[in-house]
Amino acid sequence: MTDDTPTTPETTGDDAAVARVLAREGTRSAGYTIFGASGAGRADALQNDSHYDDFRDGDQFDREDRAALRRVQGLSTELEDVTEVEYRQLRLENVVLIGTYPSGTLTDADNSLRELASLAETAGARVLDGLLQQRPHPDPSTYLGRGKAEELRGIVASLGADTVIADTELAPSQRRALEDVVKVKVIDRTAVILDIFSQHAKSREGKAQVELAQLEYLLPRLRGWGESMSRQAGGQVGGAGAGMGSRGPGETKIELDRRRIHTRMAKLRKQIKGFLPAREAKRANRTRFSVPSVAIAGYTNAGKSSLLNRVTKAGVLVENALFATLDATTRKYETPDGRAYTFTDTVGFVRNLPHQLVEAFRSTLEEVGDADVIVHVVDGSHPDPASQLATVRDVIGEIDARSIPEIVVFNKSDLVDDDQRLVLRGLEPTAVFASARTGEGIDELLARIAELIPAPEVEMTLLVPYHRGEIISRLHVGGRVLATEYVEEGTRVTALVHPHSVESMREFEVVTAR
Ligand SMILES: Nc1nc2c(ncn2[C@@H]2O[C@H](COP(=O)(O)OP(=O)(O)OP(=O)(O)O)[C@@H](O)[C@H]2O)c(=O)[nH]1
Ligand SMILES: [Mg+2]
Repeated sequence: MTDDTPTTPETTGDDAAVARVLAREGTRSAGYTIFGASGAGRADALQNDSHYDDFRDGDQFDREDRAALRRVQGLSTELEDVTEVEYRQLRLENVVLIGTYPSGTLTDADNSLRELASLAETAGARVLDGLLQQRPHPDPSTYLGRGKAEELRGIVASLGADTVIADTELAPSQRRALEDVVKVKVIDRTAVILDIFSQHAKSREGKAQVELAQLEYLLPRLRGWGESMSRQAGGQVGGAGAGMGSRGPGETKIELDRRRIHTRMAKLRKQIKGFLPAREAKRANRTRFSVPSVAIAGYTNAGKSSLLNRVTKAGVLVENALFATLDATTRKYETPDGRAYTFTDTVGFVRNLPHQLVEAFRSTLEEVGDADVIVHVVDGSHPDPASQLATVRDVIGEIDARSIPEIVVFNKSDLVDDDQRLVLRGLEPTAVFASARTGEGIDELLARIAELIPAPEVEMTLLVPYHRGEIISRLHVGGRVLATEYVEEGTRVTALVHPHSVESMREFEVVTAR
């Protein structure tokens, strides 16, 4: 369903190109354009994926599913209009990005806008241009200053863009005011991230969480949404709201929608609570079996899934897109000396994560918070790895996981030159340089993991009745079996057991030596 035909601005004809260049003239002094007029430079924050095909083994077909439209389920048709129009329209649109920055922070704003471009592309939009305005604070009423907003309108018109995305979370009133000036739809970074999450969520829990986050975001914006909606829905405005003293077109509908949204949100919250016991049981199970766990955490697009695939052939979807992974995938693996552990791929982090989505991250965060070792993957080829490190560490700190041993991996080292290596070394002297693509550093990473995961070290001799075969399996998986003997009462085993599962094995312990 996706229109993949690469249409660059040049194809829109010479007139448009001229108009565009002229329109741009004015912005030079005022603003700062990131993406080249040719379209060639746009959002090349994402690199080409083509050599990576050998790591795909079927999950890539998800992608087509994702590109298809996704409905918010269980809502009335009316309401589907509201949410769908807004979120669906985001895709396949021609967008112009805007941002503001206080003086001295241009590089940061530049990186952030590039990231927004990647986000927009991931959501399915085509980025035509990006503009930054320097000002101490965003304008409280129109985000960009009034004059710049007017200029933006000219740029948008000359490019034929239909959407503007602001690199921030706009107040509902700001969004409306700016929309009134530029005359095309205005959305913000939060809406884009929510859109990506709603396209990518796969598990039932993930879907419910993302839908809840969307509705939370939507609720205070409903009035404005209604307005742009009626424009898009093609002329519900007018007729109904004509009478004097009437509440205006769409207003009643909005009230109705508001109530429906509340009801739906309550239902979703209940549903999400319902997932908790299953998740906890899974966790308890893992602790009981004492299999040490390693969580791969890191900024989005750092190459977490690629690393998991490289190590375990897990076949997790790898995509040159942000938030390709939204559900944790766990695979078993073994240290070189044969100790089993689990390897879990998690959702990537991003700066300015919409607060509505923090809940949606919770299960992934638990995964990280419970781990015995955190493999913190950083894209070594990224222009600002330090801030990626900091963003992820903040989150790790928030979930009290700072005491968990962490191995920092600078991935994509195939793209990192010697100078950059020195810089990275300076940031993190003990980091492992690795490449999921070439395999560099993978053995070193695995050796580090083996050093850090807790070893089974308590020697116990147990007598396990024959009908309790699962205990023997547990010893094989989580511990190290040294000797086995079959006697009349059951299996007599001598094994090394993890310190934290000694208690659960007590009942089988052979206390007195025979
Ligand atoms: N050159 C190079 N590219 C890599 C390497 N590892 C991953 N990539 C590319 O980086 C992109 C992101 O990889 P993923 O494994 O999907 O990243 P992720 O961290 O799981 O991303 P999300 O799940 O979206 O948060 C893909 O285009 C990969 O092909 C590497 O070692 N070298
Ligand atoms: Mg991933």
